[in-house]
Amino acid sequence: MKSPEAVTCRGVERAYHLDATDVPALRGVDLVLERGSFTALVGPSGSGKSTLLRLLACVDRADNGEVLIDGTDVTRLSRGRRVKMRRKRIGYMFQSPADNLLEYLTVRQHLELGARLRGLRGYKGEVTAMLERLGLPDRADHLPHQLSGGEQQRTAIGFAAIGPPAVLVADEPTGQLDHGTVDSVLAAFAVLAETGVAVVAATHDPAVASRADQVIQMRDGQVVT
Ligand SMILES: Nc1ncnc2c1ncn2[C@@H]1O[C@H](COP(=O)(O)OP(=O)(O)OP(=O)(O)O)[C@@H](O)[C@H]1O
Repeated sequence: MKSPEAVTCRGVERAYHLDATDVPALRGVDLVLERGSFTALVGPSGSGKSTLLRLLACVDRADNGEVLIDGTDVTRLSRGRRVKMRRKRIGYMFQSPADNLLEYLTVRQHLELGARLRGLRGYKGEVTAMLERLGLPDRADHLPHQLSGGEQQRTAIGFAAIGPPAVLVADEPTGQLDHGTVDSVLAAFAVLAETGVAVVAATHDPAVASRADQVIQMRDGQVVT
């Protein structure tokens, strides 16, 4: 049986090396993301949120400490195995809808591509179920430019979360949306979390934090709550 933790960080440190100086971005971060939970990562600009998300997404590696995803310490994996972990077990979405979607693929084609990249076979049922979950069946055959910003981000959530991955990592996912559409994106995160995915979103938006099961506050590269 799977443990309740999708992600565990212990003593995670990461510094950026600029010329002769080190900029410490993470200074001993401990946290747990449980399966089926939605976590908001908050804190002032420069507190280390994006750096932490990049480690969770396996696009960067910690200098020290452990980052366990599905029980595997990804800091000890070779580059090739980290890439595999990223493809199979991690979903990632950016702030800007334009960075998450391909302009020539419909909503359904995005979900099918996501399923193929994850190595799913016979994914038709899964794609239909994801369209339903995200409230997008009527938009299935539309291209990104025919969608609202909220619909575009929900498509991005579907692309990142079909499979499903262990963790869905989102950096300021509502940063470019107007208030009216933020709610539909937050509802989509909640629905996905119910399917067992650990969702984590860095945010400056109080509306996002208010809908989260867990709020992790960062300051100066450390977790303060
Ligand atoms: N590529 C880089 N090279 C050097 N320093 C960096 C780099 N990326 C981030 N930093 C520094 O690391 C620290 C943490 O930055 P990070 O981007 O993780 O913060 P953040 O909380 O995500 O900020 P924001 O809310 O503005 O996105 C900051 O001091 C930042 O200046």
